[in-house]
Amino acid sequence: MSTTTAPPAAGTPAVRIRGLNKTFTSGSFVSRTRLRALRDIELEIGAGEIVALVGESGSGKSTLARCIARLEQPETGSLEVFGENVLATQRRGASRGYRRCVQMVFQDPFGSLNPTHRVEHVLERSLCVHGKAGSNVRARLVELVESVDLDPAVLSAFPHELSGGQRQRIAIARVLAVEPEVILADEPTSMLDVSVRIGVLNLLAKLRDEHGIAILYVTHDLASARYLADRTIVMNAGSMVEGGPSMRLLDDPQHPYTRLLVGAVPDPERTEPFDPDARAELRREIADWTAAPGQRREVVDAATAHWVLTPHEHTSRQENA
Ligand SMILES: Nc1ncnc2c1ncn2[C@@H]1O[C@H](COP(=O)(O)OP(=O)(O)OP(=O)(O)O)[C@@H](O)[C@H]1O
Repeated sequence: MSTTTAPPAAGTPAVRIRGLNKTFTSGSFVSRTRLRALRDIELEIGAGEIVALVGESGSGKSTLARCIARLEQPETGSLEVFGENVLATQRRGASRGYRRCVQMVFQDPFGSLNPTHRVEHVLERSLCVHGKAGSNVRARLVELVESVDLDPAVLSAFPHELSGGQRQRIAIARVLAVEPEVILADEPTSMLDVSVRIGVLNLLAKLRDEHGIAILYVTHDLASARYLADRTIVMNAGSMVEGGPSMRLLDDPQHPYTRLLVGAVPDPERTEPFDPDARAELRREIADWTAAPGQRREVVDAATAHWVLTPHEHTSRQENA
């Protein structure tokens, strides 16, 4: 990250989080409620790696992305970006260097672009704010739209003249204008037609492959996580319950919550529908696992670093069996 004085050592993860917790408090003084949105989060994202965060609505995915973007302040834990513990070194909020380095792509490509400005203005502003305009702004604008596979003619268009897919590409081009090293993509395709989603996913893969950008991909969609992400992490009720290489984890889910999510994905090869009784049984199992004391990450497969959060009781039962 450009805010640090010395370059990070080779192999330093782009993002490393340890023991991060976030609680929201709402209601009045007399009826205050507290919600633990993130519990003991541990996460690493390597440079040039895509990590998908999957889970049902309310599991804490966006809150985690927002904590990394420094839009939310966690109570405890450390957040290192390229080795710099930014919660300690930038206590009052993210520096300009941090905001350049870590960029967010939001779900809504309609709301994220100012409708009164042409695309060229939107992109040029990003370049100027972060001092990236250079001597030939026009050439840089053309390069940017071409890098997201759009025709330079879109530069003179207003956002409402573009399709949803084109707008999301412009939102990504705006992020690229500042040359980020980490992108937090919060459900970037969920508001797009199915037919254009794959193009945006391929674009994210291209950013990883060609620019070495680390990407946290937040999604409900297990199929897209499997398609795009090197690793997938499953979140339930604020906790990370399972993680590993996407294909392996989704082919061999261990935690009952992951099994529930995988079982709910429509599968043309599965002749039987997902049995409601089996689903209810999994929900009971999830409640048992979650309530049991002594949760710890158990390695499922050391070669692929597939792990599952397992209650101590469960591990001992298996070992004694
Ligand atoms: N600003 C806030 N104030 C109070 N509670 C909040 C706030 N932001 C999020 N929450 C709560 O924190 C929990 C996690 O929310 P979050 O948006 O991170 O989940 P999510 O997994 O991203 O869900 P979705 O997929 O629907 O976006 C939810 O119960 C949510 O209601």
